[in-house]
Amino acid sequence: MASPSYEHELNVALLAVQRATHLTKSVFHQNAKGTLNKSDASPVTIGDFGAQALIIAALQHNFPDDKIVAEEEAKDLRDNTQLRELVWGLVKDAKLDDEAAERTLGGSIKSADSMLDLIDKGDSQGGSKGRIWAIDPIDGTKGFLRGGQYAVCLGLMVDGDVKVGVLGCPNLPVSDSEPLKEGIGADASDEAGKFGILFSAVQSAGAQSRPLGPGALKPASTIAMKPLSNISDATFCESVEAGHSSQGDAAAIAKKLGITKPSVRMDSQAKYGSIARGAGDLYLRLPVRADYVEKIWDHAAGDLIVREAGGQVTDTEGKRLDFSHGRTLLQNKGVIAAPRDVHGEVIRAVKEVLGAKK
Ligand SMILES: Nc1ncnc2c1ncn2[C@@H]1O[C@H](COP(=O)(O)O)[C@@H](OP(=O)(O)O)[C@H]1O
Ligand SMILES: [Mg+2]
Ligand SMILES: [Mg+2]
Ligand SMILES: [Mg+2]
Repeated sequence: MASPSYEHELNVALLAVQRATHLTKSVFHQNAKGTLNKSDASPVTIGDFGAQALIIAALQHNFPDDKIVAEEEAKDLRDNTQLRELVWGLVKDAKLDDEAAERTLGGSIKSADSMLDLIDKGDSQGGSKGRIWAIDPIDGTKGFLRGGQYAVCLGLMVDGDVKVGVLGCPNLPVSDSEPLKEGIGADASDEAGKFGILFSAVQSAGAQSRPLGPGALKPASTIAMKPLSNISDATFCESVEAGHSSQGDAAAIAKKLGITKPSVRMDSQAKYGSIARGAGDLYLRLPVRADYVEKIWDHAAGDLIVREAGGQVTDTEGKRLDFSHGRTLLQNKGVIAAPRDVHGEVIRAVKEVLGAKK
């Protein structure tokens, strides 16, 4: 049997992410973002809840038997009527400016109660069998609140392998050739008619980008990592949040590789999209705490997009990210993404620097 093309899955994923970015952008431009602190002290906003509801509604309409692993849960909204009404106010009006696209997504959500139930459909425990979608409705929530980069992220895994990945990055420049900028304050969405960028990949079919838009999908172009003949010429990106990735270890690794350019700090999986389109070269995510386990929704889409653009993505020991162990990357520590032919060299430097600390 021919391997599936995932054409319908990709189309639904692209439209669902595009619709969700309209909701997040509307929250981004309002002062009251309905921010709550979760039990791990990380923030969540009405944008995160709303985007998750919209994406799950589209997945349920098209693929009712698929499982979903999503970051957020509806409990805080069930307990807080005012917050629920704020989110519902956004969700009920969120739609793409194109009838065919809205039909594909199944149209609007019917009521506030069904919105809560949809949010809670993202509670699958994941695993190594069957079709499982991973959703991060807003990745880089801290960046989103700061006016920096963020991404709406959706990936489809089949038997633990990522087959389709989509990243909506409303605050990245539309042009693939624009150089990397620090994440803070970058806001392409304020330019008239610009909505940011939508990255996507299907396994064995390459990676693409297209401008985010208000309705039907815009035409896409193929993206590829930038050829890098000398590793010392590399630009690397890392988290803005020092609590998410060790900036000291990254600087030591860069020094070992002879890299002299300063790092570009940006929030979210916009880092994966940026190196996949050749706007930067390396992405280093170095554990700050031994006990932190990465979440699958923080990496599924970006991992595939970088690999399909000619890169390699592993953990700090050189192991591929393994999405088959539930909601977290239980078998991995940190992330190192680089063009395929220099990845080994980067891993050697990572091992030397991290090994010397033990
Ligand atoms: N101690 C830690 N180490 C690594 N990642 C962490 C972390 N604490 C939180 N995160 C994750 O870092 C993500 C943001 O990544 P980045 O630093 O690249 O912007 C967060 O996603 P959310 O913003 O979706 O919660 C969160 O899941
Ligand atoms: Mg979060
Ligand atoms: Mg995240
Ligand atoms: Mg998130």
